[in-house]
Amino acid sequence: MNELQDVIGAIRPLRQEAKDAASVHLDNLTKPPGSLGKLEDMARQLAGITGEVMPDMSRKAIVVMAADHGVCEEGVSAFPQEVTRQMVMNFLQGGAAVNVLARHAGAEVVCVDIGVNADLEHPDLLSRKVRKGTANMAREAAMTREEALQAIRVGIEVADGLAGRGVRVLATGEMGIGNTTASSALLSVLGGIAVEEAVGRGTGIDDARWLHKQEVVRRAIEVNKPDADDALDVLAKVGGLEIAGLTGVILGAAKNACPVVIDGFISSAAALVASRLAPESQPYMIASHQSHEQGHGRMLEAVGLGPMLHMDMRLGEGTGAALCFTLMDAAGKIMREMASFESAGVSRG
Ligand SMILES: O=C(O)c1ccc[n+]([C@@H]2O[C@H](COP(=O)([O-])O)[C@@H](O)[C@H]2O)c1
Ligand SMILES: Cc1cc2nc[nH]c2cc1C
Repeated sequence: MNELQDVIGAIRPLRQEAKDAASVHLDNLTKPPGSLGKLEDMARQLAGITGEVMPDMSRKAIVVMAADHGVCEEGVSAFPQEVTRQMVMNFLQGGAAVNVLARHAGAEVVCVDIGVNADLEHPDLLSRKVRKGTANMAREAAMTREEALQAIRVGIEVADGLAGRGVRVLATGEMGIGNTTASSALLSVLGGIAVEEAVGRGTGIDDARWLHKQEVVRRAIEVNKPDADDALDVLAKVGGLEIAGLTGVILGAAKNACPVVIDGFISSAAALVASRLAPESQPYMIASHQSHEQGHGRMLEAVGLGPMLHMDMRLGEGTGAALCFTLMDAAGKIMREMASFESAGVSRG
């Protein structure tokens, strides 16, 4: 626990003077004050995070954490478990949606095997397997507290490594058949939200399977009795290895004063855990979009975040975060390229 406490202790509050300087700059640009809405909010937040009014955001990475879920044996997903492994190979070949959207946004994709239930090898894969998938949380704890901590540590190390080689913005992405079940359980317990509101349709299950998935989540909570006041306990008992890894990525980003763009429902479950372990990490987060998954709105509310985009996407992988990167670049260009009232000779109101 000491190591995690050290990381949490190293997270600094945002720099108010840089935020104020960004506000002054924005209000001098040729537009009614505040009229660029969330682009202005983002520019201010980025200044507060980095301490610079016009930070260099050119190097960006999406960390895609992949893991399997024992709860799949309960029949909670529309797809078979082997899709996790197959999609990891797709990421590594550059053919998945996140690869396309990351290329579009000028970002790199870093793929991490933190718990896939298969032996995977590829020169570009970060092999950091904590265990081969979680146990079935409907019967027993998904993992031990020590395994959850180990997975968080993996995420912190990945964030440290990227920041160390000059990456300035991080984003979360994931792949794991069954992981909307774990994320829903986390939301229900940590957010105090009824199971029927927290559980959605994931990859696209029908009504009967959706009702069954709710029962599975209820059983997982009943069997494990997670302590809602102990986020690590909840994460270990009803979470997932990729969710724990992403919790570490978020805490690591905050420690390195890097903004971290949060993708969809599962990434937001990691953000919820991170915000409970370290409330000081929350100001470093940017919610890219609100996924179509039921419960994502409540999840973002529980973290205290508002989404940049509503695109009806529900893919995960980091796809929404990749789109948000393009808005971040747009905010940077506004700060750098817009004329001021003075330089353009435009009258103020
Ligand atoms: O990001 C989201 O909001 C999202 C919503 C629904 C599904 N997913 C993706 O679909 C997979 C989990 O769905 P499921 O039905 O197997 O739990 C996992 O690989 C996620 O990346 C992602
Ligand atoms: C094909 C497929 C791709 C995905 N990417 C993220 N989750 C996914 C789930 C499926 C089923």
